[in-house]
Amino acid sequence: MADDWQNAMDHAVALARRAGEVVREALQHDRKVMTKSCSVDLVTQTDQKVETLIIQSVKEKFPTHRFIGEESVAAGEVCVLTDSPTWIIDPIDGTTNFVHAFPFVAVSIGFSVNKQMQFGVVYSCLEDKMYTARRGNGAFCNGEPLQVSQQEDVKQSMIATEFGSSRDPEVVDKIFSSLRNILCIPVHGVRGAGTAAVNMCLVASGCVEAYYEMGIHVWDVAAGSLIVSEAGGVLMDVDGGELDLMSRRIVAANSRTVAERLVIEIDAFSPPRDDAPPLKP
Ligand SMILES: O=P([O-])([O-])O[C@@H]1[C@H](O)[C@H](O)[C@@H](O)[C@H](O)[C@H]1O
Ligand SMILES: [Mg+2]
Ligand SMILES: [Mg+2]
Repeated sequence: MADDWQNAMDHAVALARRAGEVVREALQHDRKVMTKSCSVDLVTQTDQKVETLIIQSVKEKFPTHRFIGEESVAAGEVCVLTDSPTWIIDPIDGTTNFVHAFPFVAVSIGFSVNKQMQFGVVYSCLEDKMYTARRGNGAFCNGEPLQVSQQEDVKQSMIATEFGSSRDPEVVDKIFSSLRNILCIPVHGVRGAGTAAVNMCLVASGCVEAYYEMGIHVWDVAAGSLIVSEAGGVLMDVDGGELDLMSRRIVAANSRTVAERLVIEIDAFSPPRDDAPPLKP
C-alpha cells in the first residue's frame, strides 16, 4: 500500500503545480466574483475550474478514492470523512486574496486513510513554494526540510490568525476578544497571510510560532495539519483537547507549551461542524 500512497502524493504535487498555473493565468484577467454563505464568502470560476480539474484527474487515476472538495460541498455534496482513501481539496485557499490580487494564494490537497492524514500538499502558487509532507517522512518546502521554531516562550513569539468570513457580531466579538487577550500576553506580533494553509506552512517553516482559527473548514487545514506535525509541531483544539478536523477549530503550534498558553487566552466558540447534517428548509 505504501507505494500506492507515494504514487498518489506524486500525482497531488503535479496537480497542485498545474492548478497553480491556472490560478496565475487567471490573475492576469478580470475575476468574476460570486458569493456563497454570505456577501464576504467569495468564490470565483477559477475556484470551481481548479477543483474540477483536480477531481477529474484523480478519478481517472484512482477510481475508488473519495473526495471532500470545498466547491463540491458548496454545490451540495456531503462532507463526511470515512475510513476510505479520501482527497481533501481546497482549490484556492485565499479566495479573497485572489480576488484582490493580494499575493498569498494556495492550492491545498490533503489525503486521508482511516481518518488519518497520509500526505499533505500546499502549493503557495504566487510565491512558487511547494510544501509537502508524507506521514513519517518529514515536511519540505521546494524539497528543503522544514522545522518548526524552537522558541517556547510565548512572549517571544509571533502568532498567526485570521478574522474569517463570519460577520455575525457575536462571532466577531469572540475573535476580537481572543486577539486582544493574545496580543496582551504580550506576544511579539500577530500576522495573517489570508490563507489558513499558508499560515500553517509558516508554522512549519518556523516563521511564526503558532496559528489558530475558529471557523475554518477541513479543506483549509487537512494538508497543512500534516505539514505542521511532520515539521515537529503540535495540533490541538482551541479548548486544549485533541484536534478534530471536522470541528472547524484549530491550534497549530511549534510546541505544546506555546499551544497550551494560547488556549488559555482563546475565547472559544463552536461553528456548525463540517459533517453536521444539512439544516432542513
Ligand atoms: O475560502 P478560502 O479562501 O478557501 O479559505 C479561507 C482562508 O483560509 C482564510 O484565511 C480563512 O480565514 C478562512 O477561514 C478560510 O475559509
Ligand atoms: Mg480555504
Ligand atoms: Mg477555497
